Amino acid sequence: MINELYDTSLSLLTDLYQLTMAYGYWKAGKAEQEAVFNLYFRKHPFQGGFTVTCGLNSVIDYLNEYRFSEEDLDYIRTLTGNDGQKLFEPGFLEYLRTMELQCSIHAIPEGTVVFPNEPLLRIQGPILQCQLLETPLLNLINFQSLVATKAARMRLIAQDDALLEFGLRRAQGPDGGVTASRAAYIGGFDATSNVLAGKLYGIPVKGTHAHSWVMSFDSELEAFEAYARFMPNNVTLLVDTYNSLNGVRHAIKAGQQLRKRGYELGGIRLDSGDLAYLSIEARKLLDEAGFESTNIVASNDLDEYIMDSLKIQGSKIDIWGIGTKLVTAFDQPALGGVFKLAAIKADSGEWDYKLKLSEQAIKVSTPGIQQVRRFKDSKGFVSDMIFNIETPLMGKATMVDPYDFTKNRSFAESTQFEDLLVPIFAKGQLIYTLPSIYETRKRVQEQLSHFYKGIKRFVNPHTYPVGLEKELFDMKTDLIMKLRAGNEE
Ligand SMILES: Nc1ncnc2c1ncn2[C@@H]1O[C@H](COP(=O)(O)OP(=O)(O)OP(=O)(O)O)[C@@H](O)[C@H]1O
Ligand SMILES: O=P(O)(O)OC[C@H]1O[C@H](OP(=O)(O)OP(=O)(O)O)[C@H](O)[C@@H]1O
Ligand SMILES: O=C(O)c1cccnc1
Repeated sequence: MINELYDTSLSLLTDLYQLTMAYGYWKAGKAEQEAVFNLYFRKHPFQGGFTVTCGLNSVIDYLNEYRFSEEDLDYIRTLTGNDGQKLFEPGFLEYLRTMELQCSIHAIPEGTVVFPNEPLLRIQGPILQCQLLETPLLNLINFQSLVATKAARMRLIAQDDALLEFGLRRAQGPDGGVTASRAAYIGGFDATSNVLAGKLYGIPVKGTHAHSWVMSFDSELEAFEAYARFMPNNVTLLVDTYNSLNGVRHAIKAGQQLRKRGYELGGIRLDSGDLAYLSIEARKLLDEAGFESTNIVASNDLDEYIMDSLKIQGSKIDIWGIGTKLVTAFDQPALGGVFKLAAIKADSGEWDYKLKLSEQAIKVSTPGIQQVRRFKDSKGFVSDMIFNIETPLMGKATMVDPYDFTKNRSFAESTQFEDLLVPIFAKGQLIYTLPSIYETRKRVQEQLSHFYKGIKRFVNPHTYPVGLEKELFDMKTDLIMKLRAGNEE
C-alpha cells in the first residue's frame, strides 16, 4: 500500500544512520556478513494485556519494491559531513545501485495476538541489508499494530454492535489515515468513512452526513427530507445540529415520507450531549413511531472506556462511529517496537550470539535465532516459549521466566503447540501467500477467543506467560556474565 500511496521507491524511508552504518559495513568488508535481527516490543500498549500484530502486508509491499533508484542515489550523492565533504564514496553508491535484497524473513502473521519480547519478525541476511531495513520495518509494524490493538479493544466492548472508523480528518497525515483505516478494520471495525482505504484494501465504506448539510437549509426537516429524497437507500440523519430529540422527531417525519416510496430510515446519528440519555430517549421515540429497525449511531470523541461506560448506563447505541481516539491511538501514541541484532555468523560458519546489555533487565535483548512456540491445551493457549532454533528441542521443553529464573515450567513432548513465525521471504524471494484482509480480520477474533479472558480486561490485566526455553535462557545468562566481565572498568 505504502508504495501505491506514494508511487515511488521508498528505500530512502530510513534514518541517515542506517546509510552511514551500511557504508561502514561496506568499507570494513563486512557488508555481506550474515546476521540475524529481531523486531519485537517490550510492553503492551494502553496498559493492556495483549497486542495484535499488524503491518506485515505493508512490509511485503515495501520489500517487493525495494531498490535504490537513480534519483535516490543522486540525492544520497549530495550528502555531506561536518567538513562539507561528501559522506559516501562513488563505489558505495554503485553497490547500492546494483544491490538485490538477499534477506530471509520469518514473521508472525498479521492478526495474531502477541506478547512482549516475542520476535514479530526475524530478519536474516547480509548485515548491510538487514541494517537498512530497521527503520522502515519498525515504522510499518509499530503504528499498524498499535491501531489494530486499539481497534480490538473497542471490538471487545462493542460485542456485536457495528463499529465505523471515522478518523481520516484527525489522522497523522495521509499515510497515517490510510494505514490506520486498514489496521482498524483488521482489529475488528466493520467499515471506514475513508474512501481511498476502501478502494485500496476493499474495506466496506460507510457514512452519514455532517452538520453543514442541515445548516445549509432553512430548516432541519427540509434538510432531512432532501437527503432522504436524493439518497433513499443510504439515509442516516444527524440529529444534533439544533436539538437532538427534536432532530429525532424530524428524522421520523422524513422516515415516514421515505416509507411511502418503499425505503426505510436506516439510522439517526447522535454527535453531542449525554449519549446514554439521548440514545434511550431516541429509541423510545423511534419505537413509538414504528421505526424499531432504525439504528442509533453515536459519535463524539468515543473510546473504549466511554463505550464501556455507555453500555453500563444502558445506552441504546447500535453503531459506534469512532475517529480521533482510534486512529491517533490517543492514550498511547507509539508502540515501542525495537530491532536488535541477535547473531552474526563467524568465519568458522558458527553463530556468534549477540545481546545488548542494559541496567534494566527488561531492556536486555535476547540472542539466538528465535522462534516462538505457543502451547495449547483443551481450553486454549497456555503459554509462549521463545527458543533458539539452532538448539533443537529434545523431548520435554522447559521454559524459564526471564525475570524470575526460579520460576520454570515444563511441557511434555505430547503437549500441543504451534510455532508462530512462518517463512515470508527466502533470500529476497517472497514465498508466502498473503491471506486476504478479511481472513486476517477474522483471525484476530479467533485468536482472542483462545486466550484466558483475564488478558482482555483493561484494568490490571492478567500477564500471559512468555518465557525463554532453558538452553536459551542459560546461553543468554552466560553471555550477560561474559559481557559484564569483559566491560568492567
Ligand atoms: N453518558 C455519557 N457517559 C460518559 N461519557 C459521555 C456520555 N455522553 C457523552 N459522553 C462523552 O463525553 C465527552 C464530552 O462530551 P461533552 O458533553 O463535553 O461535549 P458535547 O456534548 O459534544 O459538546 P459540544 O456541543 O461541545 O460538542 C465525549 O467524549 C462524549 O463521547
Ligand atoms: O469524534 P471522533 O471520534 O473524532 O469522530 C469523528 C468526528 O468527526 C466529526 O466531527 P466534526 O469534525 O464535525 O467535529 P465535531 O467534533 O465538532 O463534531 C463527527 O461528527 C465526529 O464527531
Ligand atoms: O460519515 C460520517 O458520519 C462521518 C465521517 C467522518 C467523520 N465523522 C462522521
